[in-house]
Amino acid sequence: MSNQPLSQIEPASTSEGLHETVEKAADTSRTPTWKRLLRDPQAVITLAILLVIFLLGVLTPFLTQHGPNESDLQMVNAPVGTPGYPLGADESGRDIWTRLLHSTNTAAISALIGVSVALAVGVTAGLVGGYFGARSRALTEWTFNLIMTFPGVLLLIILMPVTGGDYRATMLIFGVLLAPGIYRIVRNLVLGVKNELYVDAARVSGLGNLSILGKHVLFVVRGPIIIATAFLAGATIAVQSGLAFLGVGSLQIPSFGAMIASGFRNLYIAPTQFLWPSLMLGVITASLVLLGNSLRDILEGSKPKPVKVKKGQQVAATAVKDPTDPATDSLLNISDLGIAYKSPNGSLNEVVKGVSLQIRRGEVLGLVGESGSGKSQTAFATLGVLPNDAIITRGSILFDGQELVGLTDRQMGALRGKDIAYIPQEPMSNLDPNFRVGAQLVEGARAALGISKKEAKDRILALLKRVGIVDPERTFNSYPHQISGGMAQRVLIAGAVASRPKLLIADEPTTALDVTVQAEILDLLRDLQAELDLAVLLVTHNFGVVADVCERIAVMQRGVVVEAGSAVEIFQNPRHEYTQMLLRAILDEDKVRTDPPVAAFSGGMHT
Ligand SMILES: Nc1ncnc2c1ncn2[C@@H]1O[C@H](COP(=O)(O)OP(=O)(O)OP(=O)(O)O)[C@@H](O)[C@H]1O
Repeated sequence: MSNQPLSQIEPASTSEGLHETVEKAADTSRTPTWKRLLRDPQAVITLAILLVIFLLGVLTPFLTQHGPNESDLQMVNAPVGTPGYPLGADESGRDIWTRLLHSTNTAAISALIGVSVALAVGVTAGLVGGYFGARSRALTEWTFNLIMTFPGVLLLIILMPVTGGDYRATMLIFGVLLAPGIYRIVRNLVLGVKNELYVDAARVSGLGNLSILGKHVLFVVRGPIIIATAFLAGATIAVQSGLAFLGVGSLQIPSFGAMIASGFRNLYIAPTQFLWPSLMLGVITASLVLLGNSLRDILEGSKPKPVKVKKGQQVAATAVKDPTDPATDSLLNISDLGIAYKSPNGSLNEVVKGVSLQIRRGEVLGLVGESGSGKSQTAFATLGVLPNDAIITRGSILFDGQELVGLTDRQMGALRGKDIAYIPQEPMSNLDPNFRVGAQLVEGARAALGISKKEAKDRILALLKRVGIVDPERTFNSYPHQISGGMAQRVLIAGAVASRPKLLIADEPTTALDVTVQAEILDLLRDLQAELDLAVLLVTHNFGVVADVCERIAVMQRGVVVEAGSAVEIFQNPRHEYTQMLLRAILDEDKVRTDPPVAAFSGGMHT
């Protein structure tokens, strides 16, 4: 095979298309929050539910003919549908529909007071504690630690004589008790942002502390605050209802808690009395929590969202249909992949710029390049584990005929660990120190293959033996700290191949190991690859490792594949000056080590 001509592998970074696509992606990420909120079905549904419920509360005077505490003894426990009592009446003959609407207002006022106080106290203290010096931080820290030592609900009960049973005063105190949570969120975010260059620039440009806090810093913390607001509102309503359920506070105030308590007493006589307030409370709190989750996805980003690409850029879709295209029999076909991150000024910074790679079944591709060239990002995109703030700006990742870009986490989870396996750089940090090695592998094998515990254990023991562990039973029963780094990598390799994957992604699998173990692990990988006919994407910055195991090589520099081709040709006739420079570096190293470089790679290579 000849080296792919540079014209083909050079990404479209210079073409007009990329520029437009990135601009388009930037536009998407700059879409106003409310517009993104309206595009999220979960957010729209929960918002609509909350709006309808609280609107009913506001319209109470027009929707009921009774007062919340107006009782008619002839109507005690009246059933649902009684004229003038659509949901029936309670044990005191009060209209349940009227009390339900008034309880909605009580819940709304509780949430409003509790959340406002928590935000006012927590955000102010968080900004002060995070932005100003160590002394103000120590003071706020001490105060909030003190607040956190109070037993929340118990304190609210103890303070009843002070609040006089008024739920509004109780919620005000509860707001203060909630403030430490907000304080910590804001303080941590401010600590992270206050040393950013743009904050320094604002300071240098003469802006005062208050302006910087109001403009730059508050902007960064607004997302987490909005998210926390939804959860805090749910918590406040739940606590107010809980207190009312216990009979704490004025009995004159209609509340879900008081209604549930009354319904509970009549559970066997009139079960629906219990049902209505429980249902309403459940719907309100669940909607607030789900809304909070949607807000988190919208404001903090969830899965990387692919940005629609132009028709002409859908290279992969047309390429795989073309029977004359060499990519046709590829197991993995990455085409024109772009990955970007948003910079603080809102623009997109592409770290992978139109990468195209193909790996055939049973083939080993080495992805080489300097640190930061985008190797891991390309591998992570294939595994579907890019960070939440990553944006796939363009391109396609076809695995075994299936498009991976745009798959949900769940859909990706069905492939990961089964058809696509992964070996990490740091084996130790990928094993949980609290569980025995065997238990972790069995869990993974069962999840991937759906087999019994016994079958999984037998399979893992056999694999541990296969990967060269002398006493598999002993390793199986060991905790991670009881085995060496090399052994841990063998264990993870055994775990990775347990599901007979089609593709193995190995990200710098030997970097963290010492030199002699490195060679053994590479031998093992090479043997297993041949035995299982595995396709392997081997990410490394080390040409020596590539020489040892890879059939084909792609060289990356600054987010771009600068050269790709067969290992023999790239080693014998590197075309790109960056590849030549990398090769010169290992040849120089080999001079020092005195082992012949060409023998090292030509002897070990699979062809
Ligand atoms: N969460 C992130 N936010 C912003 N930029 C990121 C993020 N993660 C990675 N990057 C950037 O993406 C670029 C490519 O990173 P990547 O980890 O793919 O490099 P690499 O070639 O694998 O290097 P290494 O061998 O050091 O891991 C780097 O410039 C890095 O700073």
